[in-house]
Amino acid sequence: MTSYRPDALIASDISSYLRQHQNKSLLRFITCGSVDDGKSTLIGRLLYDSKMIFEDQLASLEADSRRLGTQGQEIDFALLVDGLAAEREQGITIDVAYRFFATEKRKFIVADTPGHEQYTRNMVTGASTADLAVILIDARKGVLTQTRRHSYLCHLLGIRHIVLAVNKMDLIGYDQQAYANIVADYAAFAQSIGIAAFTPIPISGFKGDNIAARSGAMPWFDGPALLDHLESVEVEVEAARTQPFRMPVQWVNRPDLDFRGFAGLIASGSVRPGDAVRILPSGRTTHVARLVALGGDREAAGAGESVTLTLVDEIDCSRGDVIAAADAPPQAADQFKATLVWMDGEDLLPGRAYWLKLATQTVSAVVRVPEHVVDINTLAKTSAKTLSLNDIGVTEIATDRPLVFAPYADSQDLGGFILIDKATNATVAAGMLSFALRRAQNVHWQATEITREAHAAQKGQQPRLLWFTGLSGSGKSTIANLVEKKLHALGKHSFLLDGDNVRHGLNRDLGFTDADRIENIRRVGEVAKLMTDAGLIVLTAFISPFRAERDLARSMVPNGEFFEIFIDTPLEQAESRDVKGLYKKARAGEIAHFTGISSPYEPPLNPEIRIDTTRCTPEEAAERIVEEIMGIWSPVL
Ligand SMILES: Nc1ncnc2c1ncn2[C@@H]1O[C@H](COP(=O)(O)OS(=O)(=O)O)[C@@H](OP(=O)(O)O)[C@H]1O
Ligand SMILES: Nc1ncnc2c1ncn2[C@@H]1O[C@H](COP(=O)(O)OP(=O)(O)O)[C@@H](O)[C@H]1O
Repeated sequence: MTSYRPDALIASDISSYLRQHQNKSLLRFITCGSVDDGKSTLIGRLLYDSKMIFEDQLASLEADSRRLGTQGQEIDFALLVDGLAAEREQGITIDVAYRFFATEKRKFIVADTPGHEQYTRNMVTGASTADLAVILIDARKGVLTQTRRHSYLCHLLGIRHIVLAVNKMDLIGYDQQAYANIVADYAAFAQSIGIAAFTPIPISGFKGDNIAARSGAMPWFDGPALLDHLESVEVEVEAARTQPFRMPVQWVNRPDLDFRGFAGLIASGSVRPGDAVRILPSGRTTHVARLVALGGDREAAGAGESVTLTLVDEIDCSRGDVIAAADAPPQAADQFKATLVWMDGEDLLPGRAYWLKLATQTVSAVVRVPEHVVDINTLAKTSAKTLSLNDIGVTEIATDRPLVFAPYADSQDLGGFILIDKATNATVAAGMLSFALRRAQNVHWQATEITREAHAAQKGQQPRLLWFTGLSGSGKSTIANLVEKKLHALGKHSFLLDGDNVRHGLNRDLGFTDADRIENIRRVGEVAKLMTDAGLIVLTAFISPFRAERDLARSMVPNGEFFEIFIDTPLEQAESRDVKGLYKKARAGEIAHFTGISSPYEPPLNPEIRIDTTRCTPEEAAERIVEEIMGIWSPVL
């Protein structure tokens, strides 16, 4: 790097400075390594050498360095990066810190990610948007478990450019042989996990060797200095322009009746007015009419740019759809093989529905029991029933609607996704789609000639799903039975699903762990839905302790058909009834995961009907339910 002084140009000609700046390409990179490998020092050095530190920051850095005395009287560059007070106290970096700097050739955003084991999650966050990773190694220590773990994650997340920065060369006397040994060691490991190439550079972040310029201390090294490499490496956005055009639609811009524009960020390829495009998942084709960006109409735009397209034909296209090159469209599917990095303190619940966000699409998705979990220290695959914090697992995912996607290896934009807990809104996992399962494409909805309306009409009734929920012994079965008798007497066609006819048959394989209960209720929901399709009034009497699965069942039938009936009996009351003697056993520790005692019950927040069994008889409760679902209002019991 030459001695570039942005401040001089800013002072003399601000507009030409800004112009220059705007046309520069952007490289996003991350630094990873173990706790003391010198990441923060290296980033501080890069910022310092590129002169992007503001003077007041520099003054306080010098003062801090002297006060803390971490590096004698010299500037401690790590202090520039370790912004958080807690980090300074612990001497470790605990979250992802993003820094911006620029040289005359390029702009950079660097994510400094934590080194210790439990922070895989932060590292994944930093790595998911990076074009390049600088893997730091302490020359005195060589390739460590951490080095292997970070390299594996970087490769998994699709980072194509890896720099192996062998740091602290000054502390080993700039020893060429020691450096060569480390590079050879790393090369063997890199090959074993499929990293095709990497760029090794011997450096000293502290002394500045091979950072901004080639170091005189290592004349035997004939590669580039780190900054030269960062300035010249070709980034994915540039490469992405040569791929087929894809733009996930972020929103539909309709300021007046004459203009209907589809706005989004171009994920790959380029586009011009007149190009043939296909809208996915519908598959309809049309042509681009206009291309509008900040500043007016454009003749062309490419990957990384935000634009608004108008189409020649009035075609249905909304947020979440993808506009793609007509002759090379991406696929759409609803079942996938994927790799997940679990990032939440609560374990994965296989069978539970999570929100899955991919590009601008949000769908409901169910994750199956993982096929295996990868131990990233040994790369061994072990079997597992769930995923815990920082686990990396391979699993199948089913979505409730087709997703337009590309394998992550081909497109991070259309293959990378996150999972969100529907109740807490927390991001629980980051994932990468590998491929669509063939069976998703081969199973087609069979168009049935006798519709659900026809079934219901023949029975002369509206289908209903009466979903009873409550603790064991709350009175679900008793009341549901009475309701069904009354419906029968009224000439209605009904069916009662409860533990007796389901847990002994269809769900014989399930116990009472959270995962088993989720699967129990999911299956009951599916069966109940089919029965409502047949025109029946279906009653279900299961504890169904989790809101998420009750909501899932609700979402399976048309609006207005689902009645959540909360049999609200306090635990003390249910326990005192103890019809089957189960509470006594549970209290004695003879039954594990017993609802209300050692397993949670999440009461409904907004049930259609709430029955307080301490204030009415089963007969009265049943009477009220029948009146309410038949549309006759009666006073609250
Ligand atoms: N650990 C544990 N926890 C709760 N209940 C248990 C357990 N073990 C057996 N039982 C008996 O199983 C009945 C509950 O089954 P469900 O299918 O309704 O449960 S769930 O909805 O899957 O949670 C429940 O029946 P009800 O009393 O009719 O609710 C119990 O009799
Ligand atoms: N008001 C009431 N509503 C429902 N059940 C009641 C009521 N009062 C007493 N009970 C008794 O409580 C028990 C509830 O058992 P059950 O219906 O099997 O519950 P669940 O199906 O929820 O486990 C029955 O023995 C029933 O007679």
